[in-house]
Amino acid sequence: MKTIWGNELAKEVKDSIRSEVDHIKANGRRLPVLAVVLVGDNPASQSYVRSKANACISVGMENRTITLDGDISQAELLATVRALNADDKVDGILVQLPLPKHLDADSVIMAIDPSKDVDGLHPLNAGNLLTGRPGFVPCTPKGIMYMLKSVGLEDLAGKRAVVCGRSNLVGKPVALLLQNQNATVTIAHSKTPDIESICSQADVLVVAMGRPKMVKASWVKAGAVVIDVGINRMENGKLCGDVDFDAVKDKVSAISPVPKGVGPMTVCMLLANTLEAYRNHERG
Ligand SMILES: Nc1nc2c(c(=O)[nH]1)N[C@@H](CN(C=O)c1ccc(C(=O)N[C@@H](CCC(=O)O)C(=O)O)cc1)CN2
Repeated sequence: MKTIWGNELAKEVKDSIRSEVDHIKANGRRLPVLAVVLVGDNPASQSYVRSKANACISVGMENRTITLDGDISQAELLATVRALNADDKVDGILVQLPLPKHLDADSVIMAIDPSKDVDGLHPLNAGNLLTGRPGFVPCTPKGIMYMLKSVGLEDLAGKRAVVCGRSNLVGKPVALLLQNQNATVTIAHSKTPDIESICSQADVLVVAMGRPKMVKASWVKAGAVVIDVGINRMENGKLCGDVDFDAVKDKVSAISPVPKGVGPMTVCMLLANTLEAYRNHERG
């Protein structure tokens, strides 16, 4: 069994981004800028936003973190996004999710200029992915495809892929990306009957259900490649995925761990998307 270490792959991606940013700097050009909007004081979101800021610094990009009170109005949040849209120096905009319950995330995402939507969540970018056009691909799915490539899985013709989860952030876009690589894809979710037997037929299994250690050995096909997107905090304070790593590790050919699996890939793909937005803006 091979462990797919996202932290090591992320370092590889960041090294290549850093050398491009170094080159930009050496030519005296303006640097790529990522703006991250954090609403409220959710500790997990605060920590993810901090890692995004640190990741920007580590590759030489500029970061602007805009922290807003948890009781901000929808109109104030939309005004913040519109000001970032209008700011020529900002290449990428990301609104950290989830938002407090009184806010409508959909209309906030819709307000982001699609050319700055480095999260790939605006309907224009989602539609581009659906129809096979260029655009921003959401960071976690993009990272998952990089992880699969790292274990030799690029053309997935003849492979059966099962995605557990149907969110706009992970499940739906990763299913499209797998299909674009010729996999035969099934999307399963919390209301799918017999989900265990569907998962057990997968050559590639991507799990994003938010259910700690849900996937046991009987859920996986021998030799499958398993990507665990879940990040769950256990009572002892440690993190675990949606897959029971110890129970399945001897049955699969490769598996991503939690932590140090998909999470770090999400952050480095955000940097990759920001650099892409910067290049597009510079091209005009
Ligand atoms: N606007 C967005 N919001 C959210 C996204 C997103 O892609 N865009 N994804 C998640 C959270 N997320 C990034 O925002 C994220 C989650 C996890 C990690 C990570 O590196 N996790 C570490 C463990 C960290 C810990 O100790 O708690 C790991 O898995 O090794 C990075 C980013 C929801 N919101």
